[in-house]
Amino acid sequence: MSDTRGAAPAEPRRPEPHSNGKVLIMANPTSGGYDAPFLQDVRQRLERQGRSTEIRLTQRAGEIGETCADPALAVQTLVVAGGDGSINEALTGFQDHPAPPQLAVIPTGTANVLALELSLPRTAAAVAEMILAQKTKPLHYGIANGRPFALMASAGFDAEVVHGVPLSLKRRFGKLAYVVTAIRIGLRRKSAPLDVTLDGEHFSGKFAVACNAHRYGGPFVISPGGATDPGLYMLVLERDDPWSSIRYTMALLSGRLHKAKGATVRPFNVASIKAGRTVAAQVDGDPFGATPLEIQASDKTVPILVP
Ligand SMILES: Nc1ncnc2c1ncn2[C@@H]1O[C@H](COP(=O)(O)OP(=O)(O)OP(=O)(O)O)[C@@H](O)[C@H]1O
Repeated sequence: MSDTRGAAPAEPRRPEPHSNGKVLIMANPTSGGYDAPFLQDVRQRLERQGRSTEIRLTQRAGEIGETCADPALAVQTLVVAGGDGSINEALTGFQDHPAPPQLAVIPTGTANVLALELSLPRTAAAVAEMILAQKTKPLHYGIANGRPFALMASAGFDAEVVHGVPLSLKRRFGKLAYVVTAIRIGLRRKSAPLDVTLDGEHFSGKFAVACNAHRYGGPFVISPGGATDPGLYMLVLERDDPWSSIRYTMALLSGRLHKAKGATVRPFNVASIKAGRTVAAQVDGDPFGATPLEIQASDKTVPILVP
């Protein structure tokens, strides 16, 4: 796959972020792989190198976003210890921060797709080393109905599964909970045709996903553009009947979904996903209302620490 997208939009001028060396680790203790001793290990390693480090556990959803939006947040590095939903919260908050700090991620979620995308480290020593080394890349992101997404925004079957998966099942069985819910919903659902508009050109299908990252649902590549590349791609699947869904799932698992019959992948600047009736939507693996979706790339980026 070749990357045919245009150059990044110009960054608006913003105040300089803090260079005070402070590290704030915002941890979601309800995320799938939360590990308190691991975080303490990272904190001790950073403090031994003179980096003042605080670990703050969230009490509820929304707290990471509120902290990241607070103009009084005066840290050099904001570390999200959580999954893709928690990272999404940080991006959402950073949109309103005049000088957002660097973002770092300790992947303790269920799927951790952004961590796979960026090959983020998994040991405490390597995480601390990454934070100390200060190597960043610009994390580009998309905006769907005003909400940022680092991975994808979609409408159709996958969003119905994201809306339908019980939290208790997800906590107990992790990714398997999505498979069980997909089978349960897939057997009784009635799909709706989607009208997908990409820079004025119309496509019809049953499932559409706007991709900011290469990967989807795990290590499976569906788009030519990565999260640290500018621009977005849309994947549209023509059908979503049970047989086609099995065929597309097999293609996804073998990394050939973009080449499957009835699959279209296109770069775009501005897109909309509409339907004759409301169709469930999701961003970065969390429920996000329903269609219509208006989607475009953000003109901002967030510096994200990479190994
Ligand atoms: N203390 C908390 N209690 C309940 N929900 C929380 C709390 N802190 C964060 N959340 C919310 O939980 C949602 C899911 O969390 P997160 O993404 O960290 O983990 P996950 O669901 O295990 O992983 P993934 O998103 O990779 O599937 C996030 O959207 C976040 O808003």
